Amino acid sequence: MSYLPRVNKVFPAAGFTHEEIRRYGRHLIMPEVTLEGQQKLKAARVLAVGTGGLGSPLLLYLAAAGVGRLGIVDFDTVDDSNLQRQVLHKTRNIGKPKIESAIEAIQELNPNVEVVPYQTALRSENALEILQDYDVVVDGTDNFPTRYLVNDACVLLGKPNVYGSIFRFEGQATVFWAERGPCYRCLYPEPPDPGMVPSCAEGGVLGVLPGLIGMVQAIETVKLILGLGDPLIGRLLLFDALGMEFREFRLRKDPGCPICGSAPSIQSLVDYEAFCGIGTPAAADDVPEITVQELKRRLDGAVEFDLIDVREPHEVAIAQIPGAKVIPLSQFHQRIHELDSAREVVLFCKLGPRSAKACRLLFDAGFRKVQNLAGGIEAWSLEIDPSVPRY
Ligand SMILES: Nc1ncnc2c1ncn2[C@@H]1O[C@H](COP(=O)(O)OP(=O)(O)OP(=O)(O)O)[C@@H](O)[C@H]1O
Ligand SMILES: [Zn+2]
Repeated sequence: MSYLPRVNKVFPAAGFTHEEIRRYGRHLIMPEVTLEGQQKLKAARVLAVGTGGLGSPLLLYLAAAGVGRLGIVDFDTVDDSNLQRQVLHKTRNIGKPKIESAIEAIQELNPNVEVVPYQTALRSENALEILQDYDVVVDGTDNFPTRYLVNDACVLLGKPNVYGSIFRFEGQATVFWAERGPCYRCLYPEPPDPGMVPSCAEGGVLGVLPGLIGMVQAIETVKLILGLGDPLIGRLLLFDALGMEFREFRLRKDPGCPICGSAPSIQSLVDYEAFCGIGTPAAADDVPEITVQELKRRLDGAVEFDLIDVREPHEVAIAQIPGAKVIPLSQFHQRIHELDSAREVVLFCKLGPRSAKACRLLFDAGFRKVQNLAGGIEAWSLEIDPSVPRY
C-alpha cells in the first residue's frame, strides 16, 4: 500500500524497459520496493514549488529514483550567487530561467521522467489549478506568503505538503497533511512581522545545508509514495549543522486552526502578501527611503551628510561605498553617540532590512533627518557602480 490513495490504484508489475530495469535494479532487489514499488514511483506525480536550494537536491534525487512526473514551479532566473547551493543549475545557465535549467538537468539525469514546467510564481490565482494534478507537493520556497499559500492550497485539496526550511547552519523539515495531522498554520498561526526574520540573502546559509534538508524532503516523498516507514507527520525535525545534531518536536493538530480545525474560517485562498504584511503601507512607509540615484547626487553635491554602513566588518571587507563610516548593527546601540542628530544621516546595509532597523533605533533616539538606502549596496552596485562586487 502507498500512503497515497491514487497511487494504490495503479496496477503494476510490468511496463518497464530493459533500460529501466537496469537503472532501477538496486530498488527492484529490495523486498520493500520491488517492481511494484518502482511502478508506484513511476505512477507518482510530485510538484516541487521552487527550484532553489531545497528544490535542487529534491528534484535530482526524485528524478534519479524514477518518479514518473515532476511538476516544477519557479519564476526566477539563475543568478551567480545561486550556484553555491542550487546544484540543479550550472554556470553555463546563469541568466537563464531556472525552469529551463532544471528541465535540462533532470532530463540529462533521467530521460524517463516527464517534467511539467510552470514558469510562473505560484499565486492564489493559479495554485489550486496547478496543485490539483499532483499526489505530493513539496515546498522548497523561501518566503512566508508562499509557505502559507502552499499550506492552504494543500489543506483545501487534501494533499500532503512536504516542508523544509533553512537558515545559516540550521534546518527544519516535516510533513504537513491536514487529513492525518497538523498543518503549517497549526504550527505557525501568525506570520512573523515583516523584516523580523532575516532571509538567507541577508543572513547567509551554509551551501551544503539545503542539500541535507532537501534530501530529507525527497526521502519523505518517496516514503509517502511507497507507503513505507513512519512519515514525519506531526513531527518537526530540527537539524543543527554545527552541533551535527538532529532533534525532533512533536506537533499537535490545533482544533482551533483557521483552516484545518473543526470550524475553519478560511475556505478559499486569500491574499498572502497582505496576510504576511508585505507591501502594505505600514511596512513600506515605516522608514523614509532614498534611492541609489539620489544618494549619488548627494555624494556629488555640496550638502554635507553622514553616510553610515551598518554591515559587519567581514562584509565591509568585500565591498564598500566610498565615504561611508562603518557602525555595524550589532554595535549600534553602544555607538549611537558617535552620530550627530542635527545632521542628515543616510544608512545602508546589503539589501535594506538591517539599515531599516538602524533607522528605527535612530528615530527612537530622537534623530529626525534619517533615511534608509533602498536596495542597499547591492542596488548601488547594480545601478551606480558595477566595480563594487555583489555578494
Ligand atoms: N511563489 C513562488 N512561486 C514559485 N517559485 C517561488 C515562489 N517563491 C519562491 N520561489 C522560488 O523558490 C526558490 C527558493 O530557493 P532559494 O531560497 O534557495 O533561492 P533564492 O530565492 O534564489 O535565493 P536568494 O534569495 O538567497 O537569492 C527560488 O528559486 C524562488 O524563485
Ligand atoms: Zn492546521
